[in-house]
Amino acid sequence: MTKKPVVIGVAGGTGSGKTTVANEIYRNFIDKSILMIEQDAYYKDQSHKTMEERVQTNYDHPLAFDNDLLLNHLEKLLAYESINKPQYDYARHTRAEEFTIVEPKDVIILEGILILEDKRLRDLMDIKLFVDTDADIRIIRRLVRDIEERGRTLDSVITQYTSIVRPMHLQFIEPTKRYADVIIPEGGQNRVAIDLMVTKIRTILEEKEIL
Ligand SMILES: Nc1ncnc2c1ncn2[C@@H]1O[C@H](COP(=O)(O)OP(=O)(O)O)[C@@H](O)[C@H]1O
Ligand SMILES: O=c1ccn([C@@H]2O[C@H](COP(=O)(O)O)[C@@H](O)[C@H]2O)c(=O)[nH]1
Repeated sequence: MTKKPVVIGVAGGTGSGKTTVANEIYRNFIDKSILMIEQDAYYKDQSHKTMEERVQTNYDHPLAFDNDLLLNHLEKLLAYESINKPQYDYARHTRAEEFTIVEPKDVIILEGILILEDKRLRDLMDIKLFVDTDADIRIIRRLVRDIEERGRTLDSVITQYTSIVRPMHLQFIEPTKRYADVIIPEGGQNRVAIDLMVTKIRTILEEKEIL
């Protein structure tokens, strides 16, 4: 059997706990070969746009992402080739000049709001997870995070959430739950779900004769 990495997709709405879940899974494999790819790193480059234009962008629509590049990078990693992963700057709403060199590993965690929306990405995943957290909790988490870490003001978070994030979530993100193999309530605090996932990933690695 040809050796091929295991791909775990972690989807869910903004603030649902995707990153926390992905980090928890990652932590359990730190001794093994594992890497993380954030779909956010593949937001389209907007360096040619003014700041005013960038602020108007709908970042919660499938077309905001360069999924062609993401797909190309995943295919390289699946062939055990390294990639130059883009870096995204949330405060400037565009790609940074620098790239991160990512070496191939046996387990790939792909995390992002719309990773289950694109069939080409879904078809590469061995396990598809959807982190399901109530909208009121998600907006509270996002408010705190975007102000502390992503350079936004209270006003801009509220305006963006009500005019774009919420409607896009209902139109594009929530419906992708149907593609998930497992729905994880409450994200990273859900120890049972994390342990089950880690066990399942180990089983797949054994089946693929990677472990
Ligand atoms: N179960 C939890 N309880 C409390 N805070 C949490 C929990 N899960 C995540 N957070 C916090 O909420 C914020 C968003 O979580 P994160 O995992 O980044 O979500 P996502 O990647 O889905 O946007 C972070 O600041 C994180 O520390
Ligand atoms: O320039 C940007 C790019 C993205 N966003 C918002 O980020 C979230 C996705 O990140 P999570 O970590 O899953 O919350 C998405 O809802 C975008 O609205 C942004 O505000 N600015």
